[in-house]
Amino acid sequence: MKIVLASKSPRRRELLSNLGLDFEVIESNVEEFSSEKHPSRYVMDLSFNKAMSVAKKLKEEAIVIGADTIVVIEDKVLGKPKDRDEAFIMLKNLQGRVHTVYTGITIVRTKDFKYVSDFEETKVWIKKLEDEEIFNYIDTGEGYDKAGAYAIQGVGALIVEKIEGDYFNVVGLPISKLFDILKREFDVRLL
Ligand SMILES: Cc1cn([C@H]2C[C@H](O)[C@@H](COP(=O)(O)OP(=O)(O)OP(=O)(O)O)O2)c(=O)[nH]c1=O
Repeated sequence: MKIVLASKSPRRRELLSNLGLDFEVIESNVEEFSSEKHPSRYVMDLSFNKAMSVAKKLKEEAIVIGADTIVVIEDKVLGKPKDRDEAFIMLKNLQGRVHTVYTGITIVRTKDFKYVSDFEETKVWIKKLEDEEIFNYIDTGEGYDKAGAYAIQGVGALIVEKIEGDYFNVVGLPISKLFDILKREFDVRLL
């Protein structure tokens, strides 16, 4: 069965590639908007929009995977920072505290448009940081296209104290959950 990743995120590509999986990438280009207020429903909704928009364009039979990641701290949703100032505000807010990373995934089968949406949440504790450390971290540049303005898989590893839950969920794709859904709901086996 052909597998399509509806994502422009290089991290998601890499995570799937690491599984030795043969797949194609087709960007969705949907607007990232949802009226859902609850974080888990919000990320599932956006992952649905991404996966479904690509699934509708495909002629051949395929399984399409879409995902969306956000960072939530005390009911405040953090997406990707627009600029240096916003990155600073985000990291200043995250330092010395715990937050939750939500990733929603939706899998669509083009044959009958059967779909399943689910989500994973991981708690991340960021260390107490001096303002200078925050600015130096921002200057690495790696946080700009990441929810919450940090990348746990990069230099951001230095500012993370500990996590509780799936590491890969923080990077952008809860691959273990994805494996379970593909097997249980679509009879697609990665092992
Ligand atoms: C918190 C965190 C997020 N991220 C990334 C995962 C996501 O790619 C990104 C959040 O943006 P998303 O909107 O989830 O994804 P995207 O725009 O990069 O790609 P697409 O919509 O085409 O699938 O932040 C990290 O890489 N490391 C981290 O530690």
